[in-house]
This record gives sequence, structure tokens and C-alpha cells, in this order.
Amino acid sequence: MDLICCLIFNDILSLMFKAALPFEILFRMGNSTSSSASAPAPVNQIQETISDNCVVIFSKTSCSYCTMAKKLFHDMNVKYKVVELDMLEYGSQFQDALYKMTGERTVPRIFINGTFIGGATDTHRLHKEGKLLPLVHQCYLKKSKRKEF
Ligand SMILES: N[C@@H](CCC(=O)N[C@@H](CS)C(=O)NCC(=O)O)C(=O)O
Ligand code: FES
Repeated sequence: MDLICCLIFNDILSLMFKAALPFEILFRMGNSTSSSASAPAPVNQIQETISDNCVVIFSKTSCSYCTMAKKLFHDMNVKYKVVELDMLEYGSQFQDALYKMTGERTVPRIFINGTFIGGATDTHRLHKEGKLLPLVHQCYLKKSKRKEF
């Protein structure tokens, strides 16, 4: 799909969703239950999400690169947490926070074991080099060791 078309489509879709969905659902990310006044800053929410989940994909629902990244993990039978930025009222602020944390505000932004590993292209390259699954397994191991104590 043409990238510019994709981006315009992304924005239209995002506006449609924002009009249709109630405020609370749009604002919340993950299991957060706080109201807009007391919601933690995007960077803190991102930190919490990437430390709670071995694989996190910051994505947009209409983005084919994002779909490819999700499919890669799905096909490896690896559970992942997706945050669809175009479904969040403050998705753009999350992208700003991701920019601060990773140097880019593009999607997908993928984290494994709390560490940023790159976008879709980087992730596919890591997979080709046989380096992706070991990163996931490192995280599983770390979490299972924590449970032992
Ligand atoms: N090489 C990058 C390309 C990322 C990219 O250009 N993403 C576009 C969408 S496909 C983007 O995020 N555009 C800005 C936006 O949607 O906010 C990757 O593989 O992740
Ligand atoms: S928005 Fe078109 S591939 Fe990501």
C-alpha cells in the first residue's frame, strides 16, 4: 500500500474512532483505570507496560508494517501486548514519548524484555539473524526466576 495513502487513511480512521468511542476507553491504556486528571504521564505508562510484558508493540490499527510485526510474533507463538496508538485520545503524546525514548515516533515501535529493539524492519532482521527468539526467552527466564523467589 502506498505510504502516503496509508498515513492519510490512518488519520481519517483515527478521527472516526475518536468520534465513535467513549472518552474513558480512548484514554485508558492497558489496565489503567485512572481518570484523565490523575492518569500517569505517557512515559510512565510506557515504562510500566514494557516492564510488565515481554513483548510490546506500539502500533496503529491501519498500519501494514504493524500487522506484519504482529504476524511475526503470532507465527512464532509468542504472546505480545499491542498498544494501538490511533485508538488512544492521547496517542500523539504517546508517540512524542516514544520519540524521546527511541529517537523515532514512527510505528511500529517494538520492545522486548523492556528494551527497544526497533521497528518492523529491524525486528524482521533480528528474526532472520536468529536473534529475536533468544531475546524473548531471556525475558521468560527472568520472569520465571522472579516467581521462584
Ligand atoms: N522502517 C520503519 C518504518 C516505519 C514507518 O515509516 N512508519 C510509518 C507508518 S508505516 C509511520 O510511523 N508514520 C508516522 C505515523 O504514523 O505517525 C519500520 O520498519 O518500522
Ligand atoms: S501506515 Fe502504511 S504501512 Fe504503516
